[in-house]
Amino acid sequence: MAFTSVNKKKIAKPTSSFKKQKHEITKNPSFKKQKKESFNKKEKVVVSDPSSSEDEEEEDVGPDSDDSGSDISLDEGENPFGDDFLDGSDDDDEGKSLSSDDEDSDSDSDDDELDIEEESRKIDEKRAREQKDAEAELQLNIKEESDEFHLPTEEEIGAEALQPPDLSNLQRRIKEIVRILSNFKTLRQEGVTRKDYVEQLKRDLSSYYGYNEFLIGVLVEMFPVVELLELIESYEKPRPICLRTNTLKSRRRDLAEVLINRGVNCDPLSKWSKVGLVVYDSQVPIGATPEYMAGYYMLQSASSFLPVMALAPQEKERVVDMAAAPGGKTTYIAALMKNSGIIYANEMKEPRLKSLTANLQRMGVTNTIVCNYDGKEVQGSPHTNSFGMAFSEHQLVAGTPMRHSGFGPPISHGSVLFNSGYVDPFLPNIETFSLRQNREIQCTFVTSWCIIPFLPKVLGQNTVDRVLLDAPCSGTGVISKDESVKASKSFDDIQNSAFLQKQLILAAIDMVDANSKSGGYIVYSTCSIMIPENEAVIDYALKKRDVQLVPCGLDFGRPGFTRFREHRFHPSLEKTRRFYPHVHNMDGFFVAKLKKKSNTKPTTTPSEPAETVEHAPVPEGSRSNITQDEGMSQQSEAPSSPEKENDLIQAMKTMVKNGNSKPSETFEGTPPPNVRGKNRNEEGEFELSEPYSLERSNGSINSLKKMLKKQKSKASQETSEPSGTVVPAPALDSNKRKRNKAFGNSQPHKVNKGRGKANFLMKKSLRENGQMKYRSMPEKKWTNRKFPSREENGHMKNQSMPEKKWTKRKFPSREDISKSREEKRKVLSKKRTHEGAQ
Ligand SMILES: C[S@@+](CC[C@H](N)C(=O)[O-])C[C@H]1O[C@@H](n2cnc3c(N)ncnc32)[C@H](O)[C@@H]1O
Repeated sequence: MAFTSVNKKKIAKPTSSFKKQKHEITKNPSFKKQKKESFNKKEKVVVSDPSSSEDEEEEDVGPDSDDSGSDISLDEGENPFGDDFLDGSDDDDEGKSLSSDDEDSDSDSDDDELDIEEESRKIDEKRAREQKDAEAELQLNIKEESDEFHLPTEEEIGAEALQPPDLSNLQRRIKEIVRILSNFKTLRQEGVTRKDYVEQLKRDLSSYYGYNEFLIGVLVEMFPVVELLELIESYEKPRPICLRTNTLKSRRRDLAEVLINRGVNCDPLSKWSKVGLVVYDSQVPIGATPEYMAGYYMLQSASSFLPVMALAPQEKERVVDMAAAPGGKTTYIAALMKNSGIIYANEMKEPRLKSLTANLQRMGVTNTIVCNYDGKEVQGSPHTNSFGMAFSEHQLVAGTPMRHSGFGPPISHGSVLFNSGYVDPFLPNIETFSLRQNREIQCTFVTSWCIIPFLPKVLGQNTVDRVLLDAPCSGTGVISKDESVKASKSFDDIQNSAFLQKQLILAAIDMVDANSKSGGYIVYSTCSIMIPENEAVIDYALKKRDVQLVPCGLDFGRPGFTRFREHRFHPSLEKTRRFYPHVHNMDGFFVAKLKKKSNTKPTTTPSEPAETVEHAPVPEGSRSNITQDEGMSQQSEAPSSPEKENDLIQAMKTMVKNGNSKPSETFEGTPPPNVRGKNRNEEGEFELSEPYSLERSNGSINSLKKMLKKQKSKASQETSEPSGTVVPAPALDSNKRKRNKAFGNSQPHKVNKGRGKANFLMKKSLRENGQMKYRSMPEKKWTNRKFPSREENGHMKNQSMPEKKWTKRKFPSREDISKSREEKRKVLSKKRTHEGAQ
C-alpha cells in the first residue's frame, strides 16, 4: 500500500500551472541530467544496501499517513523508485515533473500541493469504485454464462414437440450447446453430462436443418461440435460453379477471354488446377454458350477434378473408368491422355449412357470405348437386389419394343424392357407382376436367365494400366446440391453402398496389371464423407488384395481417418484425402490411390483381419440375431475363381428352381437403380435412392414374395436348430452393433463354418423380418432463419476457392496476378514494419 500511495501521488493529474512547469522542466537538459543521476544513485543504493532508508521511507507512507511523509520523500528527491514507476507514460512524465519540480524549486505554493493531493484522492476513490464495479460485473458475467442456459426438461421437450418448431429458440439453443460443449469443464450445467448436451444438440440440429437422426448422429461423431456446425452451415450454401477447360480443344486463358467477352465473370479456379475456372456470375446460361456446345469446356464441380488428377493417366495407356456416366471424369482423362491409348468408359445404367456418349462426342474424345456392364466381378452376393431390374414407368407400357441387353434368348413381345439389362440370375419365371398401383403388366418374362455381363469378365484380369472407380455412393458430400440426402439416407443405404463399393474395388484392382510399365494404379473416389464408404472400403481392399496406398499427389485435403471411435484402419490410410465444403469450399469428397504390387490374390486365413468383411445389408430389426462373422464369412466365401463363381451360381439356381429360396432378402430397403433420376445432379455425381418396398407393388409379385417367405421361414425352422451354428452375439449396444456392421469390423463370435443353404435361408428369413428403424426427418425447408455465415464468423480460413464476387473485368494474366500479389505482399510487410516500429 505504501508503494501505491507514493505512486498515486506521482501519477496525480497536475494542475495547469503544473503542466506548464512540467513542459519547461522536461525541456530543460539539466533536468534530464538530474534524472539520470538520480537513477544511478538509486542503483547504487539498492546494490550497496537493500535495506536502506528508502524502504523505511516507503513504509512511512501509509495509506492513511499524513501527506507530509511522502512530501518529504518527494521533495527531497530521495525516492529511488520514482523513476522506475514514472518512466514510460504521459502520466509518468507528469509525475516525474512533479517530483523534479519539487526538487528544482521549493517555492511552489502549498495550495498547489493541496490541489494535487485532492486530485489524487479523487482519482483513488474513482479507481476503487471502478474496480469494484468491474469485479461485480465480472462475477455477474460468470454467473450469467453458467446459469443463463438450461437444457430443456423432458416436459419442455414434449411441449415443443407439439408445436411447430420455434426456429429462433432452436438456433439459440444450438449455439449455446455448441458453446458449452466447446468449453465443457467451465460452462457445463451442474449435473448435466456431455451426452445430455450432445443428444439435445442432435435433436435440435435435426429439427433446424432437416437431417434425419441417423445422419446427424454420424456427423456428430465425426466432427467436433464447432466444426460440425460449420460443415452443416456450409451444406446450406451452394458451392461455386466451376468449369474445366477441354485442353483437347482450347486453352484456359483463351476460353476465359471468350467467356468474359460474353459476360461471364470468371477466374482461374485455384492454384492446384491449370484447367479450372470458377464462375461467379454470368449474363448468359453457362451451360448453353456456343463454347459449351462446341466442347470447349465441361461444367464440373471442383472436387471432381481431383480423382482424375490423382489417377494421372499417361498417354497411350489402357485406362478404365468403371462408373463413368455422365463422363465428367472420362473426358478429363481423355484430355490428359491427349486422346491417345484407350479408355473403357463403363456405365451400368443404360439411360445414363446417353449423357456419357453425348459428352464424349461434344468434347471431341476419340480414344474411348463406351461399355454397358456391371462393374462388379460376380453377381456373387445374394444380398444385392435380387430383382435388381431397373424400371422406369414409360418402359412398362404394353407394346414397348423390346430389347434384350443381356445373354439368353430374345425376349418375346409383350415382355418388359430392362433398361440396364440387369436381371438377377436367380430370378424364377414370373408370369405377371406390377410395379405400381393400377399398372398391371403382362409379362412373358425371362424363360432363361438373363444376366448382364460383368466388366472384369469382358476386359479380363490384369489387363489395364489404370482404373478409376468413381463409385456410386450415398452422396453425403453433396448435400448442398441435393438437400433430400439429409433426410433420406439411412444406415442401410450407407451399408448397401459400402457393400457394392467393396465389390467394385476388388473388381477394379483385379483388372489392373501390376506389371504395367507406366501404371498399375487404381484411384477410388466418392462424393460421400461417410467412413464406411471410404476408409473402410480401402482398408478392406488392402486386406483382400496385394495393393498399397500411395500419395494422391494432391497437396491439399485432409488425411483420411486411420481410426474412428473403436475402429482401426491401416495406418497408410492417412495417405487418402478428404475434402470438405467448410474447409476447402468444394463438395465433400474422398480420394484414395492404390498401387497394385502383384497380380496374386492373397488367400486370407481366418485369423487375419482381412476376414472382417462387412456382411450383407440386413434390415435393422433382425441384426441382433446375426453375428458379424456370419455376414463376414459370407463375403469371405465369395468365390474368388471363375469355377467357384459358377459353382455358387449353379447352386443358387438349383435352390431357386427347387423353390427353396429366393435370394431377395434385401428387396425391401434396396434402392432400385435409377428410379429417381430427377435427383441426379448434372454430372450424376450422386444417386438417390428411396427404400423400394414390395409394399408399393401389388399383384402376383406379392404372392410370390409371400410364397417364398413361407418357404424360407419353413426352411429356417428346420435348420436354425442345434447344429449350433449361430452363436448369439454378445450384448453390444445397438449403436455399436450398427457401427461395427457398417465398418465391417469383426466381432469375436464363433460362426458356423459348415454353413450352407440352411444357414443362408435362415439368415435371410431373419433379415426379412426386420424393419427400417431410422425415422426420416421432414424434408421441409426452413426459411426465415439466419445463422451467422462463416464469413461473418471469420471462419473462412483455409478455403481453396474464393467466394468473392468479382466485377466484370479483364481476365488477368499470370504475370498480372503475380505482380499484384507481390504488391500486396509489399504493402502488407510495410504495414507490419510500420506497426512494429510504433
Ligand atoms: C458417381 S457416379 C459417376 C460419375 C462419373 N464418374 C462422372 O464423373 O461423371 C456413379 C455411377 O456409377 C454407376 N453405377 C452404379 N452401379 C454400378 C455398377 N455396379 N457398375 C458400374 N457402374 C455402376 C451409376 O449409374 C453412376 O452413373
